[in-house]
Amino acid sequence: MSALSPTEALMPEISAPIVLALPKGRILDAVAPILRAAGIVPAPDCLDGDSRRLRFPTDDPGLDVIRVRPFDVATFVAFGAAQIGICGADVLMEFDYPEIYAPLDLRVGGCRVSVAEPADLPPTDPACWSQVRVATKYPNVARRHFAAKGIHADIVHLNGAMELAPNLGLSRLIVDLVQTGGTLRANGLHETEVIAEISSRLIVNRTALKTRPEAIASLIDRFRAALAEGAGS
Ligand SMILES: Nc1ncnc2c1ncn2[C@@H]1O[C@H](COP(=O)(O)OP(=O)(O)OP(=O)(O)O)[C@@H](O)[C@H]1O
Ligand SMILES: O=P(O)(O)OC[C@H]1O[C@H](OP(=O)(O)OP(=O)(O)O)[C@H](O)[C@@H]1O
Repeated sequence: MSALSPTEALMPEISAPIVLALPKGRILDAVAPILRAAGIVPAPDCLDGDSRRLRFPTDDPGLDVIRVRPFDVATFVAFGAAQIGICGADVLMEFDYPEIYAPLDLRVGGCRVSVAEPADLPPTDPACWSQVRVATKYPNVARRHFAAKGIHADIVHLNGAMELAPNLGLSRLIVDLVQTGGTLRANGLHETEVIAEISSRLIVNRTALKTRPEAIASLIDRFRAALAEGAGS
């Protein structure tokens, strides 16, 4: 957590539009039908990957949308810059912000956070390890996972292409997202443990829930109704 605590962050005026933070990339595509079913209609270039705009009006003057990196959605919401957002449970696990409440599983973006290693490594018993080097985009998740087994994880923090690390001698293991397993197989790795099953969540800033209860509760209800109608599944 940085020096500025989310609870100290400036909350917008009550009359300002609610800001919904959406992750650009694959989740945005998966979430578009849910937004539609919830009656949220952002300006057309919001869903267009080529637009350089980051903040978009919607057909509701009380609701704007911002488009940010998937990993940053939780931070925008935790600090109250956005009051509501959508991100993967992997991101919530990594940051573990107490300011975030995650009321709805949107049932899209399904994958898992797993441990993987080179498929051709001779088997060893991790119970014998006191430490292990792990390349990951999820240092906190990885550290907690191995600490629970009494193993110190020596973290190599990467932002992508983790699958290269073991076979280039950067780490013994990786902790990364796996869906089909295709990326692991294509890089000579195999999955050894599933840390958590992942899907995308609707997230809300807890302070906003108290200061703007009607507006936030109504948005949550619209998402809930969209899911009940089968949107996204
Ligand atoms: N292979 C996958 N299958 C299903 N969901 C995935 C997969 N990879 C990632 N996700 C989900 O989608 C979210 C966003 O992942 P995505 O790959 O679009 O962005 P990113 O690589 O984290 O972002 P950036 O491009 O900014 O680094 C993840 O946090 C996770 O919840
Ligand atoms: O099991 P699979 O179906 O192969 O999916 C897993 C891959 O998907 C994600 O990468 P992504 O495609 O998002 O690329 P990035 O990490 O470069 O963003 C993840 O980091 C894995 O590399």
